[in-house]
Amino acid sequence: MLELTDVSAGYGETAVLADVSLWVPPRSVVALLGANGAGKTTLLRVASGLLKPSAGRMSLDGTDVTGKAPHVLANRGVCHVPEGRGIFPTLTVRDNLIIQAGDGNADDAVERAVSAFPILGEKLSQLAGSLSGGQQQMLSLSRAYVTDPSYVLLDEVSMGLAPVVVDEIFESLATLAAQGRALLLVEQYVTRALDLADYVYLLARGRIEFAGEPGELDAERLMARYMGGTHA
Ligand SMILES: Nc1ncnc2c1ncn2[C@@H]1O[C@H](COP(=O)(O)OP(=O)(O)OP(=O)(O)O)[C@@H](O)[C@H]1O
Repeated sequence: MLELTDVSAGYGETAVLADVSLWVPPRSVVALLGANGAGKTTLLRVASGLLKPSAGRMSLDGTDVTGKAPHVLANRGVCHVPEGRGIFPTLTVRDNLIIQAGDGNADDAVERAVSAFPILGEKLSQLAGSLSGGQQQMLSLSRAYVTDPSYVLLDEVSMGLAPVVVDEIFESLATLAAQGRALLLVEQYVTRALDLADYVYLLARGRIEFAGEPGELDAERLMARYMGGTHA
């Protein structure tokens, strides 16, 4: 279980998250929804160790990991697929995959990524920046396949992509879930996220406003009130 308890966090004087408690059970899909600026990215940054909480605790499979550095959490099975892709555009696809693998085996990393996204196999020597937007997102998502994580934090991975590519991305999220990885999913495609999710949290102005199962939420009302997102 990835567990945040009474977490507050922000940037300097700016408080963003206030007393946020959230659970991601192993092998579950948890959707984290909320309007622009609600604090979703900030919460994922806390969960991956990129941002230290100003108050509260975080634990991973029963061990306190509050304030631990990103590489410590990564070694314990947390994989963050950040907003804006987090790839190196001036490096080749192969080199990006090798970097994603960290201390792991490079050939194995390439093999796993290519088996998840065959198109990347045809582009290994190309610069990542020369890929289409969808292919760049697949390269970014490869991180979740090459590192064998237990918990994958996904920040708007379908952002700005053509509908047919969004379908592919959601298929790959379903594959990750079927592999038994827990997903914490920040998504603008609310209905799709809810279709995949076991649990949903609604964040409003840095506080959890709703936590429960997707069936307990009225998606239309949710869209109207909080999202301004894409109903697809
Ligand atoms: N580096 C930063 N320094 C100062 N304030 C920040 C920083 N990053 C985000 N914020 C502020 O924190 C608040 C929450 O931002 P955050 O990106 O977590 O929200 P979000 O729910 O992910 O929104 P979006 O859907 O727009 O990405 C916003 O008011 C934002 O302006």
